[in-house]
Amino acid sequence: MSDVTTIEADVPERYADAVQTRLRRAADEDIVGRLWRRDGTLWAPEGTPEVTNRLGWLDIAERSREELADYEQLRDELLRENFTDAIVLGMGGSSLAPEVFRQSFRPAENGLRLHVLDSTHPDEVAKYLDKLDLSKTLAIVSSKSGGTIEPMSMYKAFAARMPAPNFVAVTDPGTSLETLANTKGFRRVFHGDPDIGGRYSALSAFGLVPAVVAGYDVAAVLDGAITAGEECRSESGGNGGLWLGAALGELARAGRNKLTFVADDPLSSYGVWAEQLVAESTGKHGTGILPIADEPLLAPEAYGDDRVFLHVAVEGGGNAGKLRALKDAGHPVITLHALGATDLGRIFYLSEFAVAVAGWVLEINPFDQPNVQEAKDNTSRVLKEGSGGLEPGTLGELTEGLEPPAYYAIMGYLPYSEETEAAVARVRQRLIEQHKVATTWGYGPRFLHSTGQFHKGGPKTGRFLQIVDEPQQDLEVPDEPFTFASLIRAQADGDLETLRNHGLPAVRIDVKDLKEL
Ligand SMILES: O=P(O)(O)OC[C@H]1O[C@](O)(CO)[C@@H](O)[C@@H]1O
Repeated sequence: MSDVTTIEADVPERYADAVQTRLRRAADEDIVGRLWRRDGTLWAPEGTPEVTNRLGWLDIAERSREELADYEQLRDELLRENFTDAIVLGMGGSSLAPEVFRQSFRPAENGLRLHVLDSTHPDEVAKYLDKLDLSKTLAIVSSKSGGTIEPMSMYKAFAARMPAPNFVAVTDPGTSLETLANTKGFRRVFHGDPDIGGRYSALSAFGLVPAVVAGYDVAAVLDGAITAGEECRSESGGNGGLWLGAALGELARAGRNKLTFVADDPLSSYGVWAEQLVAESTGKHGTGILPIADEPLLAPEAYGDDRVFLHVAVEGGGNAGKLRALKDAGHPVITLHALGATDLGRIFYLSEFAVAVAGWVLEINPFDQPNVQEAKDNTSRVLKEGSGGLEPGTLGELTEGLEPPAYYAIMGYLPYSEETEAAVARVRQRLIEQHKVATTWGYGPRFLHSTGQFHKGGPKTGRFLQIVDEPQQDLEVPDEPFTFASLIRAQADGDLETLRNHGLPAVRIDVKDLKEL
């Protein structure tokens, strides 16, 4: 499955011509050669930070192969000691690939049950503290920078209940998390590659330590990524990553900038990982590609002309008929054929390469995230000083004159619940049917590390609905002046303020009012 026939393109002629012109330009400007030579001027002037030192992902799969035995040693040791569960405590690039592995692979007999916690909602944190047998649980504290408030808060809650040998850290060399791990006596520290940014770290220790501990077939995942890497060295035909990046970039330039994922089982969670890759990489300086994950899939006439559909197709997946109708109606549909969970390495790699190429097409640096810091700063300020009372706003502000290319973002600072999922799916379907707009849905604070960058840095076309609740319980964050309930509320307040500071319509409702929408 390594050749480009694994990607099928149904792109109307007017766009296909632009893609061909772009590919010719890529050949003339030696884009593939320069990418592999790590020439940062593809994206930004020489010397710009976060460019040339963000390209370690190009060959990380080969290097990760060398580390597998070490990760396996940890897994075997834990199994011998009768550990049963492992939980990743991390955000964004430090948690989303493990979450996709977890949802895509079947639980393995020779591994621990894997869980991923990427929330500061006290009910969500308490759920894992209560349901796991903590004496037999490994906590994988994952943070590239080692200083992100969410994983460090989660760590403190778990550390108050579990001994140090039940922890390992995954972090870049020399971070404060590494120092903490050594001081406290964590079982192990695994290093990430400092030349890889968070959202490109899936095939490094951040994605792989949890996957190996869970007993998944990581060697096959890496083989797929290595094959995709070979394909992406091709300077002419047959380079799927180059083609995909050129196509997504040109479609976005032509107004088709809502990249709608339709991923068949068992890869249906692909979108939660790809969302961060696409949104944080491209959503900046007023441009970008908005990833749309887990939206109800409707008939062609429901959609505006701002869509492109990316179908991750697994044989026997049930979406083919609906996608055929979309193609026939003239929507661009790109099909990425996949074999199943072990094919994730190839799919991750092609996606990463494509987004790097799309960055060149869109003339932005895909490796920085200039607007993420604002929401973090506002959160810190609210934690220290309070928010001074925020007006909720009125729902009419969000739907007035709502039509493409606008999009409607729903952001829930809530614990996961089937009921909320169903209610949000209903609201999304209605918005698409009534207004033809693209809709996104994300849990806070997870989406702050993903679509949050696009919200503030991308085109100013978003309408934002924030949903909050009163947690059923609160939970201390040991050694901190804030609790989990005050932290998540400060994150919600900080984000609402940041959106409004950008002049964007942002309204808050309580989860109880979701039924009324
Ligand atoms: O791994 P860290 O350093 O905790 O960061 C988590 C996430 O936060 C960001 O830095 C900003 O959202 C992401 O790029 C990253 O994946």
